[in-house]
Amino acid sequence: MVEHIKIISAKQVADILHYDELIPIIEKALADFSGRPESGIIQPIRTVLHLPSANGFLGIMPAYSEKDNALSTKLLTFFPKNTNISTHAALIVVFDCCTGIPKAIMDGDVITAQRTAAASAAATKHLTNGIPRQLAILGAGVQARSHYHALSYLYKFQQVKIWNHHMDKAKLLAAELGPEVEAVPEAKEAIQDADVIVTVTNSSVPVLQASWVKQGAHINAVGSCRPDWNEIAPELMHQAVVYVDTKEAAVKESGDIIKSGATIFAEIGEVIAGKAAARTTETTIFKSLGMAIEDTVTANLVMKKLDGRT
Ligand SMILES: NC(=O)C1=CN([C@@H]2O[C@H](COP(=O)(O)OP(=O)(O)OC[C@H]3O[C@@H](n4cnc5c(N)ncnc54)[C@H](O)[C@@H]3O)[C@@H](O)[C@H]2O)C=CC1
Ligand SMILES: O=C(O)C1=NCCCC1
Repeated sequence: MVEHIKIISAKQVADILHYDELIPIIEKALADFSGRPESGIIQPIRTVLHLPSANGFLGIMPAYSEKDNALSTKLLTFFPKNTNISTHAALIVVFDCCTGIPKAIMDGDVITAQRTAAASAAATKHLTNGIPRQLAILGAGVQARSHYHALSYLYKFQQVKIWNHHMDKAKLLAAELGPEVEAVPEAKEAIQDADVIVTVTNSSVPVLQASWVKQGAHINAVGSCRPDWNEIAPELMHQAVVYVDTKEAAVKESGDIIKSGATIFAEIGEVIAGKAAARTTETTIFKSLGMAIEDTVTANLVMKKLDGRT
């Protein structure tokens, strides 16, 4: 059986995935997820095996989409103490829906970077107030880069400010991105004029304070996917209207939700499907935890493109 499995590299995935196709696919997956079980999505909460020695985890993330005929699981590690190598690593195993036979083993790093940014882009599209001109990114790693590209695909930002706890990393990333991108030494300086804010750090304590945020700004809170870690000040979690990708996982995994005791207003998929209000004039937070169905539909797109089916 193993000799029939395709091995798909990070380069192959990166060559295939583009935000013009990915953002709509993720948008639809978010809506379908919130419309389950009728929509044909099956996705249990992921299994997370904590490794105290690494202060990290191994996650197992299966999902099925009946409409897409897509079945896969992602295996993901997070080792925050890694220094010159990536802190996250992922593989996706794709199965045949009819037989259960494995069809492919695919790099999951590129998919994790891009589908997470595509989910934030979809949330921003629905929750931002008017056309955003100023973007702030807290963090300068893999997700900072993918979020810049996904959001810049949707909007032409006049200014993008990046803050990182190690300024040299923020400077390097700013130099790699566009001329409108600047590294700033203080997080507050990045945030003050921002219409859209992205938090993508490995911090276990808040990096974003309520008093810095402009009324009506939209925040994509992407880090702190552990129950005892929070990246957003609890006061801000209470002041803003909070949207999540999955309510079920948010109350189990998100320190931003659990530690603040903030109320979840809706899933972003409910907004996309027109079943919940987009309260765009208020300050909004999209608390992203990442969902297996995002990986499954993205891996399915990669398979279809490699087979010449799209
Ligand atoms: N919601 C979702 O779907 C996903 C969430 N994530 C989360 O997003 C965050 C960023 O992920 P990546 O960019 O892949 O990680 P990365 O390791 O590439 O980048 C993390 C950034 O945080 C900074 N950082 C590390 N420790 C810090 C601290 N104590 N205080 C402030 N900044 C600190 C690093 O210098 C780096 O710029 C992580 O928390 C990760 O677990 C990642 C993938 C998917
Ligand atoms: O891939 C995902 O989903 C992740 N979620 C939480 C943090 C690590 C990656």
